[in-house]
Amino acid sequence: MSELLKIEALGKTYVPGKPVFADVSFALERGEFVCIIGHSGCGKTTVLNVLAGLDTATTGYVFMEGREIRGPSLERGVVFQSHALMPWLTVRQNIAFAVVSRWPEWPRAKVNVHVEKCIAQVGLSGAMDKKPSQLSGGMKQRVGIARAFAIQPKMLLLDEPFGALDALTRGTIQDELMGIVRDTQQTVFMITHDVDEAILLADRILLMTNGQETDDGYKPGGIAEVVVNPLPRERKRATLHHLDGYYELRNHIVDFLVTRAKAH
Ligand SMILES: Nc1ncnc2c1ncn2[C@@H]1O[C@H](COP(=O)(O)OP(=O)(O)OP(=O)(O)O)[C@@H](O)[C@H]1O
Repeated sequence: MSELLKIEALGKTYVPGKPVFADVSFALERGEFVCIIGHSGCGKTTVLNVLAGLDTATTGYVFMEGREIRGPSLERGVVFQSHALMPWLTVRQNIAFAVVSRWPEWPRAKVNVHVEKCIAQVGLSGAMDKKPSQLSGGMKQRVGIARAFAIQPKMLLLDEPFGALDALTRGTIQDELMGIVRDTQQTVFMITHDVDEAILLADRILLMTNGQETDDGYKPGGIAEVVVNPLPRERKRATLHHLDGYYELRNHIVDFLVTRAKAH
């Protein structure tokens, strides 16, 4: 594996003297799936938005393949919790829009073939000509995922993409996402609140603390620990809890969230 993304001493401050987080440094290898977990408000979305080029950090740098990220790029596909589809376009048109932006020189027929393949990958061929308002939350989220994959980004950034879904739909889409990620060896950075989701999907899990007042004064949030997932890579959702090491890993992350992530 080789390094795709490098984050160095990233910090974000809104209130002077009280950075939300500081000194956040980590790297992502090509083909790696990294999840970040932490309580609400610790700054996960801010970190993701900086990686996407949609926000700027107060301090520090982000490099992708050695070049500093200074704005959004089709090299990075982003999926938000609220699917951010264009409501006046059909599923096919939403995805075609992204594909044409990525490859403006492609003839119409080539765009169509690619769009249809991406829609089939997330099981939505039957809904290709529907508008977002005619789709369920889970279907809309699938369109968002298909659109992000359709531009073949070097990296996928996912901000709680399954947060609003019921457990059953969530499981199905997690399986689909994992299948596509494995097939395409995609590099992924994902925010989640769900410990099992992180254990299922991630090669490494970043544990992030909230900024907090301590006896020694204010301490900014940051990455407290990087947990390497020791479970076999070919794991499945249904049998995850039977794997050796699953409970130790789960307890470790839950303990972090309960006792170390945030002042109470
Ligand atoms: N424009 C802003 N002005 C002031 N404070 C902000 C602004 N945007 C975010 N914040 C603060 O920065 C902190 C980090 O926000 P962020 O959305 O990154 O957290 P998060 O960890 O993703 O939370 P959640 O899990 O709830 O989405 C929060 O405490 C938030 O109140």
